[in-house]
Amino acid sequence: MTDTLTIRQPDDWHVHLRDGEMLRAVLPATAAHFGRAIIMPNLVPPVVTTAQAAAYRERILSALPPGSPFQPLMTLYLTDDTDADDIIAGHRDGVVTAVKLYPQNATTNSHFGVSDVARIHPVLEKLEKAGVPLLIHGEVTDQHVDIFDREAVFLETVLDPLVRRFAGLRVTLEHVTTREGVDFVLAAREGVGATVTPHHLMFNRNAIFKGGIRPHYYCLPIAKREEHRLALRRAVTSGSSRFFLGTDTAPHGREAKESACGCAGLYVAPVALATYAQVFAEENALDRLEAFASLNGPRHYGLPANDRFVTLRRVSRFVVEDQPVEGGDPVHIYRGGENVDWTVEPAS
Ligand SMILES: NC(=O)N[C@@H](CC(=O)O)C(=O)O
Ligand SMILES: [Zn+2]
Ligand SMILES: [Zn+2]
Repeated sequence: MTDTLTIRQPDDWHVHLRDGEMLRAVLPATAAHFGRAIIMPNLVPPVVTTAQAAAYRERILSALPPGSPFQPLMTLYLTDDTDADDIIAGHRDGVVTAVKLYPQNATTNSHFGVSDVARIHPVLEKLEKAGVPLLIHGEVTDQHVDIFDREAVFLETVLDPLVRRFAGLRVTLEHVTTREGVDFVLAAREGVGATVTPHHLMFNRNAIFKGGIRPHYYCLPIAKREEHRLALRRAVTSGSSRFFLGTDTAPHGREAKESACGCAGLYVAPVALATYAQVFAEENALDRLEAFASLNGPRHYGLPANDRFVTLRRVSRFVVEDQPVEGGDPVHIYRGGENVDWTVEPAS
């Protein structure tokens, strides 16, 4: 059994860092493990212009632990009124890495999202020409569609026509959760990839209801049946370069989660790499972890892999507790109170 593994430093291609005190509380966990991260723009109000992305980037950089080489890669939130020229200028100037499509009301802080993808066709055409990647929360928002089917229906009704219509657009299906999503990505044209979270590899929908309602297992897209979790495990360990690491770490204070209408999102950053390592070890595929965590993402985005390395080490016991937030409610960390059996160390 392998007990240590040194790999090129991973990046996290899907992160919510929030702002203010929450940003200061959660950023160190991401910066400790990852070289770069794609920063989601669903702040309140959302990050919709290049100027806002530049200002948010500065707030992130100033909240970093001194000397940290972590690089935030910024995204803009698409709305019905998005100005494509501003995005393209921001991308050209290196401020904006990608844009994010939230179908309106699909998830946390998405009420300014796009009401109908047809409305942004002219914008997507320009992004395609300018080589700006499109990142997608892939769920339909029609309340008549069962919550467990919203990803699969999105693939058929929105994503498939979109990737065909804009055949040169680089597209990431974020946090894929279904067998249909995996099959879609594997069969899609060049330039279509997907992120997979640690938690969707770990539990199925039963976890949300085990002995009572468990808000710390509630995120969107919601966890699906076991067959889907197994399909995700096969996808990430298959050797396909289409799948890459994106934790979807999405912190909310305990009170906001443990509520009559609890927020969607899990704070996974402190245990993300440990959890991926556990999954790959369980699948006897540790030799494929580096490609998933550190090589496939940069390749999808046309960036070099990181120069530094990290070492993952199997330990007998590592328990995480809540993350305090200055002046605010603490954040429950995914797997808090459980034994976690991998740690991450910087390597030379
Ligand atoms: N994943 C989640 O359940 N929540 C995310 C939003 C998102 O990524 O959909 C959040 O911002 O809290
Ligand atoms: Zn999402
Ligand atoms: Zn997210």
